[in-house]
Amino acid sequence: MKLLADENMPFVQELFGDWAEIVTCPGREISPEQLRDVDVLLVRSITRVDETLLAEAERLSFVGTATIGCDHIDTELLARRGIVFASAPGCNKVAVGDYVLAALLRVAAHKGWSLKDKTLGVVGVGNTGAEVAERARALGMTVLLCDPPRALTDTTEFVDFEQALSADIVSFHVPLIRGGEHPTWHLLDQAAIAGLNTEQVLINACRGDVWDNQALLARQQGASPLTLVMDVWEHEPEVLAPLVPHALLATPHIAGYSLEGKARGTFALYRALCEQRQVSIHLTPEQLLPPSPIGAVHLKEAPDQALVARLVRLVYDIEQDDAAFRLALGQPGFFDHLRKQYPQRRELGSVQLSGMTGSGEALGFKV
Ligand SMILES: NC(=O)C1=CN([C@@H]2O[C@H](COP(=O)(O)OP(=O)(O)OC[C@H]3O[C@@H](n4cnc5c(N)ncnc54)[C@H](O)[C@@H]3O)[C@@H](O)[C@H]2O)C=CC1
Ligand SMILES: O=C(O)C(=O)[C@H](O)COP(=O)(O)O
Repeated sequence: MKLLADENMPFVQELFGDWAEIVTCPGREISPEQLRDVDVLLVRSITRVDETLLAEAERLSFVGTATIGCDHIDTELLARRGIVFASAPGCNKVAVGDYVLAALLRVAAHKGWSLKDKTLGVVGVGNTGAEVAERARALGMTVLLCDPPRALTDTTEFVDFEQALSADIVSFHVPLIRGGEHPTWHLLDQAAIAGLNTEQVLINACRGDVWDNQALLARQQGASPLTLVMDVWEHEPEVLAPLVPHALLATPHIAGYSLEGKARGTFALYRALCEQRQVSIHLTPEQLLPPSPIGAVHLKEAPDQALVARLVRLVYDIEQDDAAFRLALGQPGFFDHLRKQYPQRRELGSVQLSGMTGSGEALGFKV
């Protein structure tokens, strides 16, 4: 069996090495010719799997993406051709929760805000949005949930998009959907942007195309700019460079880049392929991970917002990601380079906290 994987997918050798000939390749360079004799294709979000890529892939029987988002995959084509497809729902939701928590704390420090007096609108309340909502509640924030597709069948209390946009901070966690009843392409469009007031904060850790970046730039260049946290950008790996100085935090699509999240992503594909090939599973995602570099922390007092911020920074320093982004901006290939060279990042849950009452677990730590 020949397996072709994106070179940025960790643990492929450990999981598939015993039963496949493995070839790796940069995700943007996978070509139709390369797929001629490939049985299994494992990609990340940057490889568009469509009619053109699969034109010569006659042996292909399995395609997996080690990501939550699947907007880069023509799933109808795969179904038509009888190619088994697997993705990794929820694999890096905890990392996205860590990222947004770190961002909220940075925003609060910047604005001198006590987060417990603030509201957070969560747009898209699936795996990542729910994770973010839980962290925000643990900080004492009032959380408004917006998810029109879920609201159709679910008894949870939801608000509409307009109400979500009235929150002090609005965080977006929707899949990129271009048509249908609930499209998300440019969900934050010029009209929505115009309705916001200059005190408000927007966070995008889902897909760049969900925000109209040009309209946002126009707003930022005017008299009443917004506070922005941007992990994702329209037209990645290109970035609308003039927008970057207008963002409080700017990062290269790494919200989900914890080591644990990547391990779970590759493992989900391993599990799916094992099922397809009727091979038994002989590992767990945890067995792939090295020990946590921090281990344990004991608190002598109940943490206030400032102490929570210090604790989070100990494990994940979002400002380092932001600084690296600004330093590299404009260099050829900087976006992909930062992602390829991304330092090993562990989740807050890799740290055992003791002496902390109540909210430690909801913030993401192990207590
Ligand atoms: N920046 C990063 O590194 C990462 C980005 N992502 C992106 O985040 C997206 C969301 O991830 P999950 O929460 O795990 O997905 P999910 O599928 O668990 O949840 C998405 C939620 O959005 C809702 N939704 C759909 N259309 C909507 C609309 N028009 N308005 C409001 N809500 C709507 C759905 O009903 C669903 O509940 C992924 O599709 C992916 O594109 C995911 C992981 C990491
Ligand atoms: O899971 C998703 O969806 C994501 O956005 C990934 O975290 C992005 O990682 P890459 O697949 O682009 O490496």
